[in-house]
Amino acid sequence: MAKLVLIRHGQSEWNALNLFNGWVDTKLSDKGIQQAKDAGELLAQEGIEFDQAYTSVLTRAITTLHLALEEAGQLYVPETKSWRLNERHYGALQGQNKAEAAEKWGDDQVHIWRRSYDVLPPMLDSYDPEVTVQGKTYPAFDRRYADVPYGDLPLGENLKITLERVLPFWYSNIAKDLKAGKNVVIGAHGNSLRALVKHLEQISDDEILGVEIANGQPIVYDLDDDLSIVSKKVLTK
Ligand SMILES: O=C(O)[C@@H](CO)OP(=O)(O)O
Repeated sequence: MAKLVLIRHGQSEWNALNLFNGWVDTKLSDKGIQQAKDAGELLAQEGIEFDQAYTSVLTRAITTLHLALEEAGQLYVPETKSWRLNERHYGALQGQNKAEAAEKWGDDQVHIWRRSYDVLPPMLDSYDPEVTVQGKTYPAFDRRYADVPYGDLPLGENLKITLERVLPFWYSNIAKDLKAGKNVVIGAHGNSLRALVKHLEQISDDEILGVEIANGQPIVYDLDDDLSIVSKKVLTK
C-alpha cells in the first residue's frame, strides 16, 4: 500500500487576473503562497511521510511543492521535474481573459474549451519565437524544453492530449515508485491533475466535464499494489 498526494498549485497571478495560464510561466500570488503553506500544514497534520516528489517545469507548481514540503518539514524529499506534468497548453487562449473570451465566443463554447475531454482550444499558428503572450515568448525555445523532441511540443492541447503526454511519465516513474511502496507527492496543475484523476478514478469522457481541482487542497489516495484506489480524501482548512 502506498499514498499518492496530488496538489494543484496555489492561486497564480494570472488565476487572480482570470487569464488563461497554460504553459505561460506565471508566479504564485500572495494568496497562492499562503494556500501552498496551508497545504503543507494539512499534510503535516495527516502525518504523511513522502519518499518521492514530482512536479512540472512551471514555477507556480514547483514553488507550491517546495512551500508545502517545507511547511511539512520534508523539503529534503527527492524531487523530479518533468514537462509532462505541465498545465495543458491552452493554445491561442493563453494570456486572454476568461470572462472576455466568454463574451466573445459564448459561455458554452468557452466551457467546452476549458472542461471537455477532446475539444481542442484555438491553436497557436507556429512556434515562432517572435510570438509573445503578454510579453512572454512561446516556450518552444526556452531551454527548460531543450530535451523535448521538437514535434512533442504542443501548439495547444485538449485534456485527451494532456493525458496522453502525462501517461508515459506516470508509467515510467510515478507508478513504479507507488508499486514499490513509496509515498509520492505530485505538485502540478488543474488540468494535468484532472487528466491523472480521470485515469486513476476511471472517470468517463463525459463525467470529466464536471471535475474541478481546487488550488492548494491536497488530494490523498491510498492505493493498493495494483494501484487501485482503497480510499480518497481531499484535505481542506
Ligand atoms: O488558466 C489555466 O491554465 C487553467 C488553470 O488555471 O485554467 P482553467 O481552469 O480554465 O482550465
